[in-house]
Amino acid sequence: MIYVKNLTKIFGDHVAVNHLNFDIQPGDVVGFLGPNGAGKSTTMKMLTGFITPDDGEILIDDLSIFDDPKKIKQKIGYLPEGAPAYGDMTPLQFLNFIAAIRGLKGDLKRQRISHVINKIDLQSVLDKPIDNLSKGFKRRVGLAQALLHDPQILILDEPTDGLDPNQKHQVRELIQNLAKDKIVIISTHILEEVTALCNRVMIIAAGQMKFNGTPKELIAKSKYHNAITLHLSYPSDTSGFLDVPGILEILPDRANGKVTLIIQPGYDILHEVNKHIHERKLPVDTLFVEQGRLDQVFREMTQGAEV
Ligand SMILES: Nc1ncnc2c1ncn2[C@@H]1O[C@H](COP(=O)(O)OP(=O)(O)OP(=O)(O)O)[C@@H](O)[C@H]1O
Repeated sequence: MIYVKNLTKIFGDHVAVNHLNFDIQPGDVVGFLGPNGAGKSTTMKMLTGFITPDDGEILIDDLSIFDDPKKIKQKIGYLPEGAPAYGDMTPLQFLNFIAAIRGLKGDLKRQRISHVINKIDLQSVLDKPIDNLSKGFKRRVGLAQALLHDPQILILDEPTDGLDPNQKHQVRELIQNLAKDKIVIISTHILEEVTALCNRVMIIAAGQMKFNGTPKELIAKSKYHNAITLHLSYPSDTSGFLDVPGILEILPDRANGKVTLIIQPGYDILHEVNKHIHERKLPVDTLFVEQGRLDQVFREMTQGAEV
């Protein structure tokens, strides 16, 4: 379990991470979201012992990052932003080097190296210098080293950044197929990745926690949650919908011939909407109820917090 209290990091006079509090249980796959500069990478670097907090506490399985950094590092696999260091090494040399640092030896070392090479599909680039690899392959080498010692906790800073769509899919599958008792923390700018992979979401902006809950709870905060979107076969006057109790707003999307009805929370008015469509003979050819829009709820939670 990860327990974080009042975690703070200050660079000069800039508070990059501002009194964050959260805990993460085994089995949690956490999507860590926030705009550029929100403090995600800084938080991840503190969790991995890469940089030291200025204030606060981090406990991992009851070990303190201040008192037991070495034991904590053994529990964690970390994929930092960007490309792996030691670009003059080949992926095979790099994985051997990391395996030795991680204390892997003999058969176990060979097995683990071969396992991650297969899992991450690195066979075709094993003998090329990392510096000469494409961005996607550099990312994959980074991911391979994070998985090498089969850690209980994986901290992945934008794991799918720079990967092509097939590789993105493969990395997501890999994360989904990890042992169910591991902790995985993924920072990402791809909101769909959160609904596809995570059972928890944390959103930070300007170093502060804005949301900590399930993807379902997050999407329920969208003003589009339970909104009804209609497609009209030709333009028509839809202003009469405002007479239906529970409809707060009508948002036309003229380019696509769609109209979205924003519903007051707690109202269930699909029946009333259908009735209104028939009474007014509106040319509606499709109608669906929206779950919510993550991009809109993310914008609302983070806007005004730019650094
Ligand atoms: N070593 C450093 N020295 C000074 N300022 C830093 C340092 N590292 C990060 N910062 C600043 O701290 C803030 C948080 O940066 P951080 O990299 O954690 O954001 P992020 O949420 O990961 O952003 P992105 O999505 O762009 O990767 C930024 O304003 C950044 O410029």
